[in-house]
Amino acid sequence: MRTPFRKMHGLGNDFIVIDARARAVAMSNARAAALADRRTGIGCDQLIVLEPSEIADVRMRIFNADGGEVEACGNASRAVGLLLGGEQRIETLGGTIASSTGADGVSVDMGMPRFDWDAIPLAYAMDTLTMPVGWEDLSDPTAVNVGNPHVIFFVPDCDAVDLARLGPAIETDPLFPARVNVNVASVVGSDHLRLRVWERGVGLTRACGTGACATAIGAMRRKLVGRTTRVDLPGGTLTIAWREDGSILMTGPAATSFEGTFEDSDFPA
Ligand SMILES: N[C@@H](CCC[C@H](N)C(=O)O)C(=O)O
Repeated sequence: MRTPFRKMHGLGNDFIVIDARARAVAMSNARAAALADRRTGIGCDQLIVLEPSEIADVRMRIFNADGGEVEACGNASRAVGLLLGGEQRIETLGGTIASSTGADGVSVDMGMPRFDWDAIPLAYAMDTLTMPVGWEDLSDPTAVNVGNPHVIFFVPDCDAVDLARLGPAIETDPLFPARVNVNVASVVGSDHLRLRVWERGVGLTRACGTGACATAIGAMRRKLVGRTTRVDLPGGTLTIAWREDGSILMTGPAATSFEGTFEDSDFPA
């Protein structure tokens, strides 16, 4: 048997999307990693499986390229919003979020950010607004959970940071028992940030939607920017607003690259 998939992306952060709402598709961590492998599989940053939901319009399962199943993916949320159209409530491990398509692309209500040390999670109690920790020149980060865990370093020039070397060390530091997504950001103006992300379970990506949300919220908590900001990533720009009700609204593009099928026996479940 062959399984249909769609290759999609949000600002170059790319996904294999499998629609398993009508026909169940078994997905193990090993199968996800094999499909995500860019040398021997189809290749992607995240593999997305859409399933029926009992509490929302659709259930979105998210697997990183290393095969690990995770709680949230901002760019894939917009891609799924585009795929399904209109207004959608999307169940994820990190909570139920809401997408709507419009003239500006796809907007997603990503829910409420969390700041408690054990909600990030961190291994022990500390202030998450300005954490008294550092790795070489990266120090005093802030941490935000937007469904998934993020640590954010504000630096004069995020392009000058050797994130390919420091990212994996910070991602796997025992301070972060669930590992962590590592963000380095620079303030351009009161409504403008630049951002690069080392993603947990993937590495450097062209863009990270939850990274943009977490970084914007961290910058807003530190009063570095106002309640709405643009966030420029290597793959393009997102707009992030922290709304009066406390929820995060992310707006930006998503697109389909191509559709295809894979032979099930090539990727055993
Ligand atoms: N690319 C995503 C984030 C995917 C999950 C992340 N790597 C994690 O492990 O939490 C995004 O656009 O948010």
